[in-house]
Amino acid sequence: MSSIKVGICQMAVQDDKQDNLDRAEDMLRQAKQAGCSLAVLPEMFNCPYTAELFPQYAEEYSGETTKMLSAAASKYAMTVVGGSIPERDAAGRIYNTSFVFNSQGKLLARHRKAHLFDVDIAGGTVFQESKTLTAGDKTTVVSTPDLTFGVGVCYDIRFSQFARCMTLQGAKLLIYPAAFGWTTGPAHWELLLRSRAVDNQVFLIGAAPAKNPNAEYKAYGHSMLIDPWGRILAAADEHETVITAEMDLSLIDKVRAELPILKHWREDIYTS
Ligand SMILES: NC(=O)CC(=O)C(=O)O
Repeated sequence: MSSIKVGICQMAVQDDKQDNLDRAEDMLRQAKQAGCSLAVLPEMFNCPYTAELFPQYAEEYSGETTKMLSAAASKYAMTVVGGSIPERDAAGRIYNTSFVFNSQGKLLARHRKAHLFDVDIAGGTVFQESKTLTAGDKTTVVSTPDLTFGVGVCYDIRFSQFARCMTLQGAKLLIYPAAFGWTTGPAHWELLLRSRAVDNQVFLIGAAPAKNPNAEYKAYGHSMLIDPWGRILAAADEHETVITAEMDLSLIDKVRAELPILKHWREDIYTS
């Protein structure tokens, strides 16, 4: 299939976990109603984006959140990229994990955020994910009958080699559930999304939470779908919404034939 409709669920994440799950389910329903065959939720969609709170909301697989995601994927016959949640493993470590379900509700993959967001920006965001989280250690590329796509979580988008690696594994779409804030969001969000799409000549989704004025960490919103030429096909502002757009996958081959940067790639000289 060369055309696929995707939905990005920009939900306003609250403190109440059950409310978040209900809201996410409803937004997946809206994406299905709009004709989407793939839908994406934002980073940490079942809990506030606060490092100290991740242990309180963490779940082992399979838990209440992943059960909801699996049930929604099969009920709506859609591929669901379940944003991310705090995932606890058997040893008690917690990861920032994106669970991906196919349209039968079967778990296809889990991506554990590989680059933890530990930053201290003067006059702006201070965040230490490593206080409570452990980093994942691999890239994640998933195939459905219609599409091969890669999944990264938020800060992973700042690492161009990470996106290139997923592209070389065949990803035609890169999906980043994310939660940029109001320090780096206005400065870097659109720039990074469009750059990763253009330098890999792929479609790219950035799925963000809506801004919740009551939250301690205020998300920037502005979820987007970008095409391989760097054009914005759909964009939200900071409010809660489901945005949708059609991806014509044949555009990838066209752009790569006209401007063959992947063929011109000189790995032989990129040594440090
Ligand atoms: N929240 C993140 O992981 C990343 C982010 O906000 C940024 O890179 O800026």
